[in-house]
Amino acid sequence: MLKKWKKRSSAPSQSLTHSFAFAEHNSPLLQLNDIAKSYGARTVLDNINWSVQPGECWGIVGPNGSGKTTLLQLLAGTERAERGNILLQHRPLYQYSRRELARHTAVLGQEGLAPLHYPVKEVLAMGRYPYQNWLGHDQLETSDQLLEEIMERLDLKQLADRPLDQLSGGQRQRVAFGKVMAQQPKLLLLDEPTTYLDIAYQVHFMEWLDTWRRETGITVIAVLHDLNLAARYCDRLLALQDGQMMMQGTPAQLMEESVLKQLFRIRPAIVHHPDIDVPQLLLKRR
Ligand SMILES: Nc1ncnc2c1ncn2[C@@H]1O[C@H](COP(=O)(O)OP(=O)(O)OP(=O)(O)O)[C@@H](O)[C@H]1O
Repeated sequence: MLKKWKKRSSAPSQSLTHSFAFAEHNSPLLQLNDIAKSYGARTVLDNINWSVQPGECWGIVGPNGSGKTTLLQLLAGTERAERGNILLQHRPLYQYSRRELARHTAVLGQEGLAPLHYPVKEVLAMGRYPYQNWLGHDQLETSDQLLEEIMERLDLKQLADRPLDQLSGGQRQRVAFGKVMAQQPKLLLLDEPTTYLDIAYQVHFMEWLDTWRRETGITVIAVLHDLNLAARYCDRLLALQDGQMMMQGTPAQLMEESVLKQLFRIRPAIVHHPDIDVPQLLLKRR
């Protein structure tokens, strides 16, 4: 059985809280101007104008096929827009080298890592590649300590020597998260990261992410199908519909019956979370 991720109350260590990200306030980390993207004759994103401030946590929501993953791929630099520009810290994204981008942006998808025959600790160490020179020397002298702390935090110590192909999907996702932490990015892009996690792990994952985000000031953009998780953990939501921005705003602004009816063609009941000041959605029968 998977061991639960512990939420630690003690003060975070210095290695984990690399505090690069407290960039100038009101200076966007990301700026998208009039972005359009097509596959063949099909336009899948159009007229995207969006800016993300350092330290924000954004959820991208919308129906299947609305362009959420494509938008993340543009932000990750793995796909290119035909029109418009994306500025990452005021510099066109396409001017960054792959190595520079790897130091800046980490991506975690829903499947985490493929079940390869690599031990967990080696996979975590791969997160340090962008910081190593050609001799394999890490520019961070305390990188071993960083990896130890990540394993400790994510309860991976007992799995350190186990190969990925002997782990469950949920355990592999935890390793993938650890690798992303080792990468010490400024921007984390998540594509439905909780899809294959059971309900308890979904919460553990989001709590963990939330803690790390608050400690480091990292900026997070997550495609999330679960609107309740999105409302609970994101500061702001961007709703896409047919490749266009339908709305951006706080969870309270988006979790409105009229908005959800237009976006997903559902009529949910919106209730208040009993513990925190966020709306939650209950599905009703049609
Ligand atoms: N490589 C590709 N080649 C051609 N069409 C693509 C490609 N990738 C995505 N599309 C199309 O672009 C549109 C948007 O896809 P995308 O995966 O971005 O949507 P999504 O909102 O992430 O969907 P889902 O919620 O189902 O994951 C879809 O119509 C999809 O078929």
